Amino acid sequence: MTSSTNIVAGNWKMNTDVTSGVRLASSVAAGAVAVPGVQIIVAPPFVSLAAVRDALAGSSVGVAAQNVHAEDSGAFTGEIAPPMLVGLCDYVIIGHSERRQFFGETDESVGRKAAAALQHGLRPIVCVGETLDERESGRAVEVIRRQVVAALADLDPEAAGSLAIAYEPVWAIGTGRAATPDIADQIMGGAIGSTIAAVLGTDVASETPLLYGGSVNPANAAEFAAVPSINGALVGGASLDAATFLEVAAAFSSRNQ
Ligand SMILES: O=C[C@H](O)COP(=O)(O)O
Repeated sequence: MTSSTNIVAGNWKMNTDVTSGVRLASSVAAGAVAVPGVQIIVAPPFVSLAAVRDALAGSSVGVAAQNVHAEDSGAFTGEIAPPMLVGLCDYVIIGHSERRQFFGETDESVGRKAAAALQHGLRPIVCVGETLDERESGRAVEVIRRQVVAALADLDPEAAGSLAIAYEPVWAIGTGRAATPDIADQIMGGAIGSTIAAVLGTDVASETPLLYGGSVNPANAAEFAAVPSINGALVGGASLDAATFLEVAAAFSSRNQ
């Protein structure tokens, strides 16, 4: 059994300023009315969260932050605490591979961040994914299981129903080389689903939306949407143009209808 929630989230990464972000969000909101059955989310940089939230008021499009700190406050220069995000966004991306690769995030810190976000009513979109070396050496499933176990380790099981997990193989991000639907299904329907079930139970596993990320675009989105274990997409480059992003979202629109 898989989640019936379809989510297509656009991770703008370190792109857009406040003005262009509001313009992009407004265009997404205008088009989202024609894409039923999908929770569309945009994840702008921190500095644009308030303006994007305001631009999206009254629309169905959700807002996500791209990161959060695990502590509520303190001497952590440059960081953003979970309570600061409350009211600005509903979702937060946690453990993106770029955070793991360039900013020293670990399995353990990802788990603490996910738990902290949930404690404040923010819905974590936790990213996991193996590197090319890990895949080619046959360790992909082992790495994904380890990352998922760590991400779930500190979660309040009662709140865990608000979680989503994005499988983003590092070798597919920004490379134009998406995973095949078979590879994504093997990891998402297999390793991720069974690990959530083992840690949090089958009910949570069946309710947790699983998103695929890595070079998703309008040309390949339908192939991923056709896989029952894939409940949506976490889109990078293709989310920076509203029409392109909405085409990806539309591919998931007809599922469960
Ligand atoms: O968060 C999004 C992912 O990193 C995917 O990025 P991409 O669609 O540009 O490959």
